[in-house]
Amino acid sequence: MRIVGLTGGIASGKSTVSNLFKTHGIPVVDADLVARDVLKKGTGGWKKVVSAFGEDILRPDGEVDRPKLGQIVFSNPVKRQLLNRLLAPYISSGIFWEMLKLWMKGFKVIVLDVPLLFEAKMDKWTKPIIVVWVDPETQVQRLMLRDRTSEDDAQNRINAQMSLDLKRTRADIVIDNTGSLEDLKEQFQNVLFEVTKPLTWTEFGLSIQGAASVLVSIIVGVLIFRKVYSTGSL
Ligand SMILES: CC(C)(COP(=O)(O)OP(=O)(O)OC[C@H]1O[C@@H](n2cnc3c(N)ncnc32)[C@H](O)[C@@H]1O)[C@@H](O)C(=O)NCCC(=O)NCCS
Ligand SMILES: Nc1ncnc2c1ncn2[C@@H]1O[C@H](COP(=O)(O)OP(=O)(O)OP(=O)(O)O)[C@@H](O)[C@H]1O
Repeated sequence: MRIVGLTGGIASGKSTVSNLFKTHGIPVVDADLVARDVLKKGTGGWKKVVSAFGEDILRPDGEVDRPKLGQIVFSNPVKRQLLNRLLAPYISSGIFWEMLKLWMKGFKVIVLDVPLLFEAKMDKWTKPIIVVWVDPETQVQRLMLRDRTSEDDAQNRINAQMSLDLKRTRADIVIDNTGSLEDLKEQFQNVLFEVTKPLTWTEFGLSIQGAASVLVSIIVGVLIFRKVYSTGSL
């Protein structure tokens, strides 16, 4: 199985690129969705976070008040690291289960959309790594527009992540999403071509089809060995 890493900065356009993958039949594991699940009321992640940050971060219905927790952690690196540390094991295992389900369904190429792919050192699981880059001014503008936040708040969120310029140096493929959606779709055609190239032997070995081939080869090998052995001993 080929596990493609998709990352970038906040509001650089990862979800927009993810949607293009999905419309071309390539499934995407979205780390933001997994992170939402592991913070739902009553889960292990929720309990850890409530005991570390206090009940003040809860809404009246007991769910975490996400904008409130966001305000706390995006303006305080120590608290952000604490939240990351508490949730990281739940997020990693959530991503693992999502990948396993796709593996069992027989998908040969899947995409992991993980904003903190490098920061969380998940990049070692993925190849190729795609970084969706955007110029700094466009990034702030798109973030403010999408989340209806102030410039200060948007800048705090951007500063909470590794810089996009550093991320692009660690990419196998860079998508420059500073232009229009049409520009993005045009670049995406080349990306799709790269990502859907035939699997390498290692990637094939990691797919369910590869595992099935190994199993069948072992069974055939054992049957031949037994046949030869029983014929030889007659
Ligand atoms: C702080 C929280 C509650 C704010 O929730 P909110 O709904 O406002 O934002 P949302 O989850 O949609 O995230 C939006 C974007 O913020 C960025 N972001 C989220 N968490 C972090 C973080 N810990 N550090 C840096 N950037 C982050 C990502 O680019 C993400 O795509 C939430 O982001 C959270 O639980 N973060 C910790 C979990 C995490 O690390 N998520 C990223 C998945 S790898
Ligand atoms: N090429 C583009 N032209 C104009 N707007 C765009 C373009 N690409 C993305 N956008 C818009 O910019 C915003 C951010 O894009 P998107 O949500 O895909 O980013 P993201 O990287 O997934 O963000 P996050 O890290 O918060 O999950 C969205 O409102 C999206 O519609």
